[in-house]
Amino acid sequence: MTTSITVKDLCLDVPAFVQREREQRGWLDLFLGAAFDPPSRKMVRLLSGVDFQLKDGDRLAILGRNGAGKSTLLRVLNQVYQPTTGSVEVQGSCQALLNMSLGFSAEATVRENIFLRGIAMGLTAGFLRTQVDPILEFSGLREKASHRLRTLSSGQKMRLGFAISTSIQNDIILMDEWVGAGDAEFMSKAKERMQDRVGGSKILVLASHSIGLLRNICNRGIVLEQGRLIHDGDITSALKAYHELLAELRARNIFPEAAADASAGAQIYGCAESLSFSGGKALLKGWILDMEGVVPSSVVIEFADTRVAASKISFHVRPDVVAHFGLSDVKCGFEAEFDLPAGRSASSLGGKVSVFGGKTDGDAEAPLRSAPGLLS
Ligand SMILES: Nc1ncnc2c1ncn2[C@@H]1O[C@H](COP(=O)(O)OP(=O)(O)OP(=O)(O)O)[C@@H](O)[C@H]1O
Repeated sequence: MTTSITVKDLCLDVPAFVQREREQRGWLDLFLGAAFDPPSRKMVRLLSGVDFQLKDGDRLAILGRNGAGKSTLLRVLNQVYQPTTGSVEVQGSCQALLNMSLGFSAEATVRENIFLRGIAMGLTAGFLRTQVDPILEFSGLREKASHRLRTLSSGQKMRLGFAISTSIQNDIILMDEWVGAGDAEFMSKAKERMQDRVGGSKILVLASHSIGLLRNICNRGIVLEQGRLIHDGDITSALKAYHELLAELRARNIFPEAAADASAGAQIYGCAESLSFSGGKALLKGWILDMEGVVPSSVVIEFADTRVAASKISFHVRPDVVAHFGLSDVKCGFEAEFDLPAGRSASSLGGKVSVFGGKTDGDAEAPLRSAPGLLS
């Protein structure tokens, strides 16, 4: 059977309840407002005229700034919302990794929740009986099998949700940000399983703000802006269209919301490509970018017990990186010089070396990838 997703002229309206703004001077105002001025209901359009088609082998990135409609589109693809007009046709088994705790009951036991969630995913009780042991094993919750879900920590619940959601291979995977859950040990297991599941799927739809991740995984991309599809093409052209949109918004002084709330390092990525030491200095070369295609200005090296910010840094154009991420000619390549602490040599600083980027030295917390063997 062929696997495909066909979205035709999709519009989605939902009811929104809006409370009139009133100045509240005291408890009486608050009471009267709540009693006699209920919120009014109006319809808002979340998606408008969205058209695209996916076939076997497509790995689609959904790009867009905060509130553009990415999660809403995923929910429509997952048939949580019915289109108001237009149509969505999904052929093939579909797994949505959108909400890890969907279908859980806090009062049921861990074992019972495997059945509840599994049934909500459309699996049969007979099949689920064969899955209980592997799920308990994978999530590391074997001793908790008869405990109520509400007694589990949030990390344990995430692990359980992840283990159930990824227990079977589906033709289509819908994902809102890359799924990973739990502590470092579980993360590495989770990463491996996600790679397996994505590799085994025929169609992947992934919404994320992580440009590096989308670039690595996806071969197609669409860009949403205010619920409209403004670009559909291969991943390079989609990243280019997205960066152009952000640049245009910046030029019009409309700052993408993501920039305002991004935690310092979360949206910065790059690579440390070469590191050398000479005469009390370290010289580091690489490239760095943030998700909006802007170049952050700070790079920091962390040795075993010492953090050193670059004392000198120069930027240049990197045609390879620019082409890879569909950017215009930004100067994202860097050469940075670091003064090692007085009396310390490279070998005395020793151990594991990490490189971080950020907008300032103080907030340089985003780990940069390192070329193989460079920083160990
Ligand atoms: N049930 C709803 N009722 C009213 N408005 C909604 C509803 N769900 C989403 N919205 C609005 O629709 C818009 C798109 O939301 P959505 O969650 O799809 O954005 P997004 O692109 O996934 O954003 P982010 O990158 O921040 O996750 C937002 O303005 C949001 O407030």
